[in-house]
Amino acid sequence: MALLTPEDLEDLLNKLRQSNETIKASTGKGITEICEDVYGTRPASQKVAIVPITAGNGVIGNFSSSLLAITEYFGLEGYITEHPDITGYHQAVSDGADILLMADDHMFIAHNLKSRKIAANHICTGVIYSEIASRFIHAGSKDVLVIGLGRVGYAGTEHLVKKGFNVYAYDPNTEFMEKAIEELGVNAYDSADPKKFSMVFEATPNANTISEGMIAERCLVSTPGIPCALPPELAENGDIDLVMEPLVIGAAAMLYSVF
Ligand SMILES: NC(=O)C1=CN([C@@H]2O[C@H](COP(=O)(O)OP(=O)(O)OC[C@H]3O[C@@H](n4cnc5c(N)ncnc54)[C@H](O)[C@@H]3O)[C@@H](O)[C@H]2O)C=CC1
Ligand SMILES: NCCC[C@@H](N)C(=O)NCCCC[C@H](N)C(=O)O
Repeated sequence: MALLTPEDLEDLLNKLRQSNETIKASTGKGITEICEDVYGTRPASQKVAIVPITAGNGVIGNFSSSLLAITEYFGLEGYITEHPDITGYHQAVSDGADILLMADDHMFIAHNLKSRKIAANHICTGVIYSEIASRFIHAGSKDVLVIGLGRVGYAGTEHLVKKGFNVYAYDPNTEFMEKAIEELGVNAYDSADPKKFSMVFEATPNANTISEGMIAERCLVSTPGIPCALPPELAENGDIDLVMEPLVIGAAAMLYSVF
């Protein structure tokens, strides 16, 4: 799995504010309202402890401080434990923290110690970014193009299918394609088909995975994927709304899912 870099997390809250303006213009609601709609919850001054984890590739310089900024942005009381790993976990529980945020190289979780709810970042990211794509106010149909059926993409596809959208999906991994067709009933995206999409959810670790032939003139591309799925020549096109940022929207969905 592609890991975040400190560079990915630079200027985080400005990237979020830009994305949120696009989300409001494209869907009619901001990220907090959409999280409330999806999870039926609201913040209630929960105390959030962020526990740095040294396993694997170790601590990412500004990952914990980014999570602290996110918790505070959404009106919560957050802090980073003095020590990482088990010592930090022990401190957080002893301090009476309501929610723990911690990540190793494979899983990033939010765990509400009071309600016992737990959330995984890849699931919540898939759900919230596909939800955003599906709310495009200028969409002319319920057709959604999904690019990438990995951990994030499959979770988002499952969410879209449950909500009754017509999903057309593409992933070069034939096993993932067969699984999505058999288990979720998605349509295989056919590049030879002239159909163009006004709602696109992309979740791949590759750049420029979206080509002009896939998208309608006026469309919303909602992608947590790093790097950017849109080629620069398309991204400059004023009629394409792009929602893309490296951490905040997915982390917000995790918090709302465990309130
Ligand atoms: N912004 C955020 O908050 C988050 C971002 N991410 C990012 O989302 C991306 C996806 O993450 P995961 O689902 O965990 O990765 P993954 O490795 O589980 O899945 C990626 C999928 O994309 C497919 N793929 C690669 N190139 C493709 C192409 N050209 N067209 C269609 N499919 C293609 C692969 O076959 C694979 O199935 C990564 O870049 C990851 O860093 C992940 C979690 C949160
Ligand atoms: N965008 C959210 C998905 C993040 C994920 N792709 C990742 O980089 N995970 C590694 C996080 C490692 C954190 C580190 N253990 C720390 O605690 O600083």
